[in-house]
Amino acid sequence: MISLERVTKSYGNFKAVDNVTLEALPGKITVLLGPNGAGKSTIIKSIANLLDFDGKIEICGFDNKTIEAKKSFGYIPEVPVLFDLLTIEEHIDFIGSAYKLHNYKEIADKYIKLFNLEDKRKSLAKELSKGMKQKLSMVLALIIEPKALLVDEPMIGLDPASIEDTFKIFHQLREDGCAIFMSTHIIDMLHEWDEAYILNHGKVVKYIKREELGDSTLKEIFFEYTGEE
Ligand SMILES: Nc1ncnc2c1ncn2[C@@H]1O[C@H](COP(=O)(O)OP(=O)(O)OP(=O)(O)O)[C@@H](O)[C@H]1O
Repeated sequence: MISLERVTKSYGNFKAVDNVTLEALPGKITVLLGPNGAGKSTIIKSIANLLDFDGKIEICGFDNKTIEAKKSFGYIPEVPVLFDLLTIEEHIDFIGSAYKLHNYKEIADKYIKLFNLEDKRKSLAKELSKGMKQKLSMVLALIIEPKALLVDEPMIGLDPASIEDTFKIFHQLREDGCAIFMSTHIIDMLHEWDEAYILNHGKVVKYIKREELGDSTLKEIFFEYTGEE
C-alpha cells in the first residue's frame, strides 16, 4: 500500500502539489491522471523519495525515507535511469546484488522473454532503443518482486504489443496483491484500472472507483473535472 497524507511540494512560492491525500491499495491498480503540469511526476518523485516535501508518505506502512520502504517498492520512472556502459545482464546482476535478491535471474528471464529482449542480453544500455530501455527499466523494477509498484508514464516509447504485455504484467501483479500506482495520459488505453485520482493545479479534484463510473467513461470524468477538451 502507498499512502499520502496532506502532501505539499513547493518550488519557491509555487505549490506544484497542494495538500494531497490519497491511497493506492494492495491488489488494485490506482491511476493518477491530470493535464500537463498538474503535479503527477512531482507526486511520484516525492513517493520515490527523490524530492523533499511537506506531509507524510508511507509505503507498506513504512515512512518512505526508510530502508524498509525502499525494499518494498519498485519504481519505473518516466525516463529510464540506466548505466550506458552496462549490459542488460549486468544491470540485472547489479540490482540483484544491491537488493540481495536470491531468485532474481529466474524472474528476470521470464520478463526478458516476454519483452523479446533475449538477443540483447549482452548489449550495452546505450545500444538499446528507447522502448528497449523502457522495458529494461521495467524488468529492473519487477525483479525485486515489489509489494508496491510506482509507475510514471509507463507506456511512452512502447509499441502496441508491448503496451498490451505491460498491462498483462500489471494484471498479474494485481492478482498477486501488489499495489500499483501509475500516472498516465493515455486514458483511452486504460483497460485495467480500479481507482483513479484526477489532479488539477496540484490538487486532487476527483477520486473515483471503477464501479462508480456508471454510464460515463473515465475520459468524460477527466474532462469534466479538469475543464480540458
Ligand atoms: N524543478 C522544478 N522547479 C520549478 N518548478 C517545477 C519543477 N519541477 C516541476 N515544476 C513545476 O511543477 C508543476 C508540476 O510539474 P509535474 O512535472 O509534476 O507535472 P506533471 O503533471 O507530471 O506534468 P506532465 O503531464 O507534463 O508530465 C509544473 O507547473 C512544473 O512547471
